[in-house]
Amino acid sequence: MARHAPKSLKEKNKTSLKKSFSALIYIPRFFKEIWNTNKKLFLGSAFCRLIGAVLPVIILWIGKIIIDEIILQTKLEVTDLTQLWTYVGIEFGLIVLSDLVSRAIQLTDSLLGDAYSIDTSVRIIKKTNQIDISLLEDSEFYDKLERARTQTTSRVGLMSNALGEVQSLISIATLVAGLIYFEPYLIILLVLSIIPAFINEIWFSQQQYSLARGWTAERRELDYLRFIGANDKTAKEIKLFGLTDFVVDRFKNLSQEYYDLNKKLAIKRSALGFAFNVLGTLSYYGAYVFIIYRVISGVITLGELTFLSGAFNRLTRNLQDFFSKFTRISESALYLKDYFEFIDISIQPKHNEDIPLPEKIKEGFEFINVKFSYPESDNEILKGISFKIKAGEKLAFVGQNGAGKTTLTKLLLRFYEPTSGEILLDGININRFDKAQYQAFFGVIFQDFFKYEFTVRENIAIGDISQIDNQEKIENAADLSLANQVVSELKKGYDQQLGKRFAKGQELSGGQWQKVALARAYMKDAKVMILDEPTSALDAKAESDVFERFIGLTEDKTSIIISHRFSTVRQANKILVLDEGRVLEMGTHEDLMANKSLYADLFKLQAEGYQ
Ligand SMILES: Nc1ncnc2c1ncn2[C@@H]1O[C@H](COP(=O)(O)OP(=O)(O)OP(=O)(O)O)[C@@H](O)[C@H]1O
Repeated sequence: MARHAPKSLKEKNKTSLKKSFSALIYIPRFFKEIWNTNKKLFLGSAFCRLIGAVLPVIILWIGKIIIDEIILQTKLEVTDLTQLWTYVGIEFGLIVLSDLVSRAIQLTDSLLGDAYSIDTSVRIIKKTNQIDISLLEDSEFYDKLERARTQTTSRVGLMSNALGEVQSLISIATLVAGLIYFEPYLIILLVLSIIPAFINEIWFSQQQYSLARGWTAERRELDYLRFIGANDKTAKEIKLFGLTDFVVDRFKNLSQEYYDLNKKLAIKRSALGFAFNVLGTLSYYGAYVFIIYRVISGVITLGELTFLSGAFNRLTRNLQDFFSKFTRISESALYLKDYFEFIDISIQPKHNEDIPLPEKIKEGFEFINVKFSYPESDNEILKGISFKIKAGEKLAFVGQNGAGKTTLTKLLLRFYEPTSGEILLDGININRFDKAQYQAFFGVIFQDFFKYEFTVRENIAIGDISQIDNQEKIENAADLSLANQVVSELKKGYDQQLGKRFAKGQELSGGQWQKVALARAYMKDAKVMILDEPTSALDAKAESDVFERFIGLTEDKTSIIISHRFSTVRQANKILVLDEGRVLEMGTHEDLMANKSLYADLFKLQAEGYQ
C-alpha cells in the first residue's frame, strides 16, 4: 500500500516553532473553562501548589541550619542540643507537610480533571448536534471532531502540567534567590546546562505532534480495522469469509509504517536527551567542585555547602522538568487548538429569516428544478427535479438503488441545500424558516435508523423524548407499529435492555428492530411523516398490517414513503418514479400501469416473482 505518510510527515514537519508557541494563546481560555468547572477545587489546587512551591527551599534551609548547629555543638565543651532537636522536629514536620501537600495536589488535580473531562465531553456532544449533517459527512471535518473528542486525556494532562509549571516557577524563583544570596556565579553554570535540553525537547515534541496529526486519517482507519477485527457484529462474516488474515495484514502494514516513524523519533529523542542530561550532570559536578573549594578556603560553612549543592541539584532538576513540561504544554496546546476550533465552528444558518412556520400546511411542498451534488463531489445526483406534494397527500418515491430517493428526503429535511433550484413550503423557500423548528415538523424513520442499545421504552420514546414517562403514549405507538408484539415476547417488557453490548441485553431480529424504530415515528405529532424503507425486513403480513395502520392514522398528514415493495407503494395517492436523478413518471398506481414505462415493468417483475 503506497502511503503518503513519509512525504506528508516531511511537509507537516514544517510546523514552525512559532506555531507551537502560538497555540499557547489558548491556555488562558482553557483555564477559564477549568475555573468555571469547579472554582473551589481550582482554588484548593492553587493553594496547595503555592505551599508545595516554597517548601523545598525551606527544607533545604533547615537542613543547612541543622548541619551548622551540629558542627557548632561538636566544637563546644558543654553541649546543649535543645536547639538542634527543635530544628530536627521542624524538618520532620515540613517533610510530613510536603507529602501531604503533594497528595492533596494529586487529589485536586484528578477530581478537577475528571470534572473538566465530563464538561468538555458534554460540550462536544452538544456542539456535534448543532452542526450540519453535511459537515459531519465530510472526512476532513470528521478528523477534527475525532481529534477534539479523543484528546480529552491530553487536555486533563495539560491542566496538571500547566498548574505544575506555575508551581515549578515559584519553586525555581525561591531556589535561585537562595543561590544568588550565597554564590551568584553558580547561576551561569545552571543556565549553560539547561539550554540545550530545552531546545532538544521543543524540537522533538513538535515532530511528535506533526507525526500524530499527519496520521489522523490513518489512525482512524486503524481504529476501524481494530473494530472490524474484534467485535461481535462482524465476527460472523470475518469467520465465514476467512477475513482474519486480510484484516490483520492490512492493520499490520498500516501500523508498521507509523510504528517505524515513531520508533525512529523516540530513539533519537532518548539518545539526544541522554547526551544533554550528561551535560546537566557535568555542570552540577562543576558547581559541586567549586563549592567544595569555597568551603575548604573557609568562605562558606559546611551547612551552606549542603544548602548550595542541594539547591543547585534541585534547580537543575526543576528547570529540566520545567522545560520538558513546557514543551509538553505547547504540544498539548496544539490539541487544545483543535478542540477550541471545533467548539468555535460557526453554526449560523445561511438563510434563516425566522419566518414563522404555518400552524397547518395549506398548499404543501414544491420542488422547482432542484439540482444537487454532494459536497466535494462532481457527480450530479439530482438533475433538475420538479414536483409537488399537496397537503395531506401520501406520496411514494420509487426507483432503483442509487436513483436519489433518500437524497431527495435529505434536501427536504434541510440536511443539505440544493446546488440550484428551490424547495417551497406553502410558497415560501424552506431555507427562510428557522431550521430547528422546521425540522421539528417531521417524523422520520430512516433506512439506516440507529439501534440504540437502551431499553425498549427508551428506544420508542426517542421519537419524542419529552414523553419518556408517558407509558400510554409509548404503548399506543408500539401498538401502531406492531412493536407491541415484540414487547410481549420480552421478559422485562418495556424495560428490557436491547442489544448485546450491555449485560442482560436482548438482541432483536432485523424486523423486530424495525417495528421498534417505527414506533418512534408515532411518538411525535409530526405534520409530515417520512418513512424511508422502514418495513424492508418485515414479513409480507406484518408489512401490510403496518401500512394499513399507517394510512389510517395519518389520513390528514402529509407523508412520504420510500419502498421497493409495490404492494406498499400502490397504496399511496401519488407515486414518483425516479431514474438516474430525474423524475421519469408520476401519477397514481393506475396511471403508471397504463403508462407502461419503468414503473409498470418493475411492478410486473415483482408480481411475477410472487407467483
Ligand atoms: N453522503 C454522501 N456523499 C456522497 N455521495 C452520496 C452520499 N450519500 C449518497 N450518495 C450517492 O448519492 C446517490 C443516491 O443515493 P440515495 O441514497 O439517494 O439513493 P436511493 O435512491 O435512496 O438508493 P437506495 O434504494 O439504494 O436506498 C448514490 O449514488 C450515492 O452513492
